[in-house]
Amino acid sequence: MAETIKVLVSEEEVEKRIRDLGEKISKDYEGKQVHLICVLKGGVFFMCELAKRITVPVSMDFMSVSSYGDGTTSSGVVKIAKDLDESLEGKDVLVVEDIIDSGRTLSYLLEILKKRNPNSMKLCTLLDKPERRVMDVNVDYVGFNIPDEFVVGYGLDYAQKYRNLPYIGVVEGVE
Ligand SMILES: O=P(O)(O)OC[C@H]1O[C@H](OP(=O)(O)OP(=O)(O)O)[C@H](O)[C@@H]1O
Ligand code: HPA
Ligand SMILES: [Mg+2]
Repeated sequence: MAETIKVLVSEEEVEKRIRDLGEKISKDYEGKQVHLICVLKGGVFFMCELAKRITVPVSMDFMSVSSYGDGTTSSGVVKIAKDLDESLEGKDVLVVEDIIDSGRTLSYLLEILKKRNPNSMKLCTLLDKPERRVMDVNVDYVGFNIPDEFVVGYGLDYAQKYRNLPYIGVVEGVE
């Protein structure tokens, strides 16, 4: 069977939710500067859209970690391919992710980042699959809770494809 994509969250729904999250974050960080950390590659589309909806001063940095390779299950081994450029000392850090699935990537990453002495550190994810959690992760802002299905779009890939879809979809017809 050929791969097809079924829409799970439409472009309009994603955009509306990101606007609402941006509003909430702007209120919560009033009077502060928020330092957004994008977890590449998946987090990049969400972070750019979210940043546009935040009205307090924003700075950004990027980190690349990978645990999935080209498959649909986590290898369990998280690798840092690119570290942040700047120190986190004294900053109000908001880590931005596309999805929390097993929680392995984020629990590993948050442990490392906490040691760099930020003033505060919170986590924002576009998608959360709570049923799949293996490692506990405390999430502050969630776009959508989704069922246990492998999703693509808005930064999420299947074998590096479909990241550019402007909506969230489920891949059908894969082994
Ligand atoms: O909660 P987990 O089970 O750890 O899964 C979530 C992580 O897996 C995906 O990244 P991936 O490692 O595939 O790299 P990518 O962002 O470059 O696609 C996704 O973007 C999250 O970072
Ligand atoms: O459902 C998913 N889709 C794409 N990448 C992922 N990484 C963890 N879960 C997923
Ligand atoms: Mg990722």
